Amino acid sequence: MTDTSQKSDEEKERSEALLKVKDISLSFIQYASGLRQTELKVISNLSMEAYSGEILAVVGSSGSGKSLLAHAILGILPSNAKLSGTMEYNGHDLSQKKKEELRGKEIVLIPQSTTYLDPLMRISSQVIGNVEEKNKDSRKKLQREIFQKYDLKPEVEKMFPHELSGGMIRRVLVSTAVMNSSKIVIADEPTPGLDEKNLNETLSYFKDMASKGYAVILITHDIEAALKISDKIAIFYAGTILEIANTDDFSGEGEKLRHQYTKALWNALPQNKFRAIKGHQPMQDEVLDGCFFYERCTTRGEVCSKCVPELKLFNGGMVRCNNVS
Ligand SMILES: Nc1ncnc2c1ncn2[C@@H]1O[C@H](COP(=O)(O)OP(=O)(O)OP(=O)(O)O)[C@@H](O)[C@H]1O
Ligand code: NI
Repeated sequence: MTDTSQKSDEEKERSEALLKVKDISLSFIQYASGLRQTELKVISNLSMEAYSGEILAVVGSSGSGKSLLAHAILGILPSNAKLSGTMEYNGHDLSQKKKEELRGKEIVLIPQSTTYLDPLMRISSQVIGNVEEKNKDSRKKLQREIFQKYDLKPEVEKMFPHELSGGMIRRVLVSTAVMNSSKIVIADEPTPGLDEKNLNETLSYFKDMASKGYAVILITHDIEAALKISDKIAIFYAGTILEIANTDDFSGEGEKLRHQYTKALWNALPQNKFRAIKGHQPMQDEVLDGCFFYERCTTRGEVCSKCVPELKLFNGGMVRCNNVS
């Protein structure tokens, strides 16, 4: 539980989402043999919202399109990507131009790969960024305060990225987000292979950001980490979202969860006896007419093979399933 999750439903309804992602699809044009073009669909009709002061975790397995979702929000997709759908930021259309204006300022990515840091640039210059001469001193002072808070010693400022450990690099990236007084922080897989102490420490940074009013989007395959700090969890599956649940819904046998896949993920956790689910996610080149979960679903009906269910409101969350009503 976080402070923000104690807001009443009425209060939540009144506060508008800071970021709205509406029905986006993303594909790559690929050239097969000869002049034949194929389209590889990576994200399909995905919608989600991020609120100030809240942590939304986006949980999904490797290759399901999570990083691309982050890159789509930031407007840093590769040139062969085709994006449809709309996004809104603060009530206004979030166009590619607007994304470029906000990127690194109001909307910040803590990237999955630490190679995003410039290898030839000293750490302090990367964190401070390009600033006018007259603002340099105050930015430097702020950077020092933030480094101290994140336990980065003064000598780190003069170092180059290759001289830092993975943990230090992560803290540098968090500092960069804090430096820029951002509104939205997207952290892409910020806790890979961390031990318990480092994991909790890293997660606490995001919790801290949310409590200061940032909208935090935490991308991870680690549902247990997500459950520790998030307010809501979006379950990513084969390039779309099957459910957006409240973190409190993950309890008991998963009775409050809305989608069979989310229940399966919950029951597969060590504390819930590792009950695994059969089958695998559809591949990107498989053509699907119906529900993406069709092959693994035990309650599927005829309609499920033919029509993709919409993401709809259900019991205080969202679910994409024909069988809930
Ligand atoms: N430039 C590209 N051209 C074609 N396909 C791509 C390109 N970039 C990514 N993909 C495909 O899109 C899929 C989704 O990639 P993405 O990096 O978003 O996955 P992810 O969910 O972040 O995975 P992970 O958890 O391993 O980071 C991958 O299967 C990848 O093959
Ligand atoms: Ni990724």
